[in-house]
Amino acid sequence: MEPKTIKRIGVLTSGGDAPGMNAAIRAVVRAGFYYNLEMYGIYRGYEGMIQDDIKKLESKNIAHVLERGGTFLKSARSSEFRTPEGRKKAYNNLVKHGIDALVIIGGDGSLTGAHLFYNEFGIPSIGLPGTIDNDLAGTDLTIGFDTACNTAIEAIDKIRDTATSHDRLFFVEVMGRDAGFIAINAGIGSAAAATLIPEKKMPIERLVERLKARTKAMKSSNIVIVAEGGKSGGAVEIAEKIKKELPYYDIKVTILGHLQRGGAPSSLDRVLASKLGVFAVEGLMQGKYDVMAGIINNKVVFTPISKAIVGHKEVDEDDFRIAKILST
Ligand SMILES: Nc1ncnc2c1ncn2[C@@H]1O[C@H](COP(=O)(O)OP(=O)(O)O)[C@@H](O)[C@H]1O
Ligand SMILES: O=P(O)(O)OC[C@H]1O[C@](O)(COP(=O)(O)O)[C@@H](O)[C@@H]1O
Ligand SMILES: [Mg+2]
Repeated sequence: MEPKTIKRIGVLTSGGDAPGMNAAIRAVVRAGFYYNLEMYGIYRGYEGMIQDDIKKLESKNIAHVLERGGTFLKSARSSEFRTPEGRKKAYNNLVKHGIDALVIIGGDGSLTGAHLFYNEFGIPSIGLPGTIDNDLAGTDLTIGFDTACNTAIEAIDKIRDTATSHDRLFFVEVMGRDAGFIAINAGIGSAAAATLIPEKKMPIERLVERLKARTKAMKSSNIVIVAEGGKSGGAVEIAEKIKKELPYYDIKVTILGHLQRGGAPSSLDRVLASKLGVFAVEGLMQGKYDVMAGIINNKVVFTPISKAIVGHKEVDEDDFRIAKILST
């Protein structure tokens, strides 16, 4: 597409926050300043766009944010943005501030909204994958996924200590409403006895067999990772079923929950967010619209948003197989 002249870029974070979002905002704003653009922060995602929570950003706004978790622009889930009236209000506010391009940092939902908004109003926009879930196509990794996995693994290591001391069976629930990426990584990275993910149903009988085999093999601790919303149920539900089948086990459940969304971003997330932020601004200047900047084989690539959000990104079959081999 023939590039439009861009003077003012608005940047926002939307959906579930993710460690590294601040690093991404900072890179977008720094790159904007480098190219002599004016930069605007749209607070609270699409909700702030609708409610005109929009402010000009200065260099001082992005000082010392790279290393901080969360998002200083704040994030939100906006039901009003799902309506044509809500999106029109949002567009009018952008016009009011003279914002002529957008960088949207968020997950599959946020990018779905971005795609719709671009098609309705044609405002040049680029998406960045910001979600701990890693459930976007067009990128090997999303911003925040690596930190969330590190947090989960660190927590599971601690659970392992006490599980071993008491010969207990733990069910640890990790995040990922519809995506098992954190679960499978945490399972491999923490030597789990089994990993249950939303994408694949593991019959309870198979889990029972696995645990019995491990008892025979005199394993000193057993940790089963369960992705929230998994097909076989959450950690509490599975633990109850297993208790009936294997009453001799001393069973405990830990739900890691939102702690997986916080904390300082890992080096990988900082670098990923920084690279993608710069490419987003350069992409807009080159006329790359309605695309998502992602990383594939360590190179930044632009993928049409329609392709990045389409269908369901599958957990790698090899990862699933590896988790299974290493847990027997
Ligand atoms: N189909 C859609 N149409 C318009 N806006 C959408 C759509 N899906 C999501 N959004 C917007 O994106 C926001 C964030 O989406 P959500 O799925 O909650 O998080 P994430 O972007 O992290 O996946 C929603 O609250 C809504 O404002
Ligand atoms: O913040 P909430 O509303 O509790 O949502 C929890 C969900 O958000 C996530 O942490 C991140 O998902 P999104 O990035 O798609 O928002 C999921 O792993 C989890 O299922
Ligand atoms: Mg999502």
